[in-house]
Amino acid sequence: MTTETQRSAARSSDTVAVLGGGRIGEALLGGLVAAGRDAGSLLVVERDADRAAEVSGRLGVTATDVADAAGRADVLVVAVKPQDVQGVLESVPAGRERVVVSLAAGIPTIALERWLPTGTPVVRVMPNTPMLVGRAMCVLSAGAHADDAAMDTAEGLLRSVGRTVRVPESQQDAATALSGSGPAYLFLVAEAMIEAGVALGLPRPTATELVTATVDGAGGLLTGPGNHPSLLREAVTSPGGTTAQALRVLEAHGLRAAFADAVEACRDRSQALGATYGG
Ligand SMILES: NC(=O)C1=CN([C@@H]2O[C@H](COP(=O)(O)OP(=O)(O)OC[C@H]3O[C@@H](n4cnc5c(N)ncnc54)[C@H](O)[C@@H]3O)[C@@H](O)[C@H]2O)C=CC1
Ligand SMILES: O=C(O)[C@@H]1CCC=N1
Repeated sequence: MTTETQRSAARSSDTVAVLGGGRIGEALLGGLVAAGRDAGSLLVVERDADRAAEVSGRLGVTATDVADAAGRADVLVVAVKPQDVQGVLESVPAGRERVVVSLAAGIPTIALERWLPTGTPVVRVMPNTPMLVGRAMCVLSAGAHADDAAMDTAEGLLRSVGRTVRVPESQQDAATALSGSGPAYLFLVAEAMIEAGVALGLPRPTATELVTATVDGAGGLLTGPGNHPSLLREAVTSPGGTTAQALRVLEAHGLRAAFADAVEACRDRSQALGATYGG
């Protein structure tokens, strides 16, 4: 067995507990099950009993409480809303070596470490909702006690549900503004295009199908090897043709400036949220 295979084998035998069985928590657990991980090694801690039963019934994972999860898990994933994180982490008992992977927006590792037993390796992650279809972009940053092995563990998990990138924690707010919140910008663009098609007289189902297929196809081109958005846009834009007219109008309406301002506002909000936790 190669070293890499040994490392992967060790990771897939880890017991993983997800604290919070909401949208992101279930998406991660579902992705892990779909990637072939034994559901018996997956735990969910969800305070809403009906929701806990729903997630465990759907995925075959075990619903339990924080104390039990913390006692059994090699990896604890935090997937509750930011305002619920402190309460959950302060109930994690000391005494077991485990990596904590936080998916909570805006909460800096320095705060997570303060709420956890001293010395706990913490990895802060900004995921996004395409995790629901196994196509997440997860941006990872190491806390003060997270070594390469802890980062490998977190990355190994998250690769089951999409792509991963490591950045210094100082770049997390900017990353949130691009990939964390980014799906919402694209959904807004899709919505606007559908409404524009309806205004031109297309039946709504037709407009919706045309736009969703176009967004999906364009995404496939964009993630292809060696492709760049400028080149792809040029390839659609015939001299004197139709696309050039549409692009001229979008530029005249300040599309690029709108995106620059929006991304900056999002980054600022993420920074402000972090500052409330001492980041
Ligand atoms: N939705 C998104 O696009 C993104 C969300 N995130 C982060 O992911 C985290 C989860 O977000 P969602 O899944 O959208 O929220 P959600 O509200 O769908 O899920 C949170 C779940 O945690 C449960 N919960 C709350 N307190 C609990 C406790 N003390 N013990 C056990 N369970 C508890 C709730 O009952 C709920 O089911 C948040 O911190 C958010 O910042 C990060 C990036 C993107
Ligand atoms: O809007 C939010 O606060 C969260 C974080 C990134 C995406 N959704």
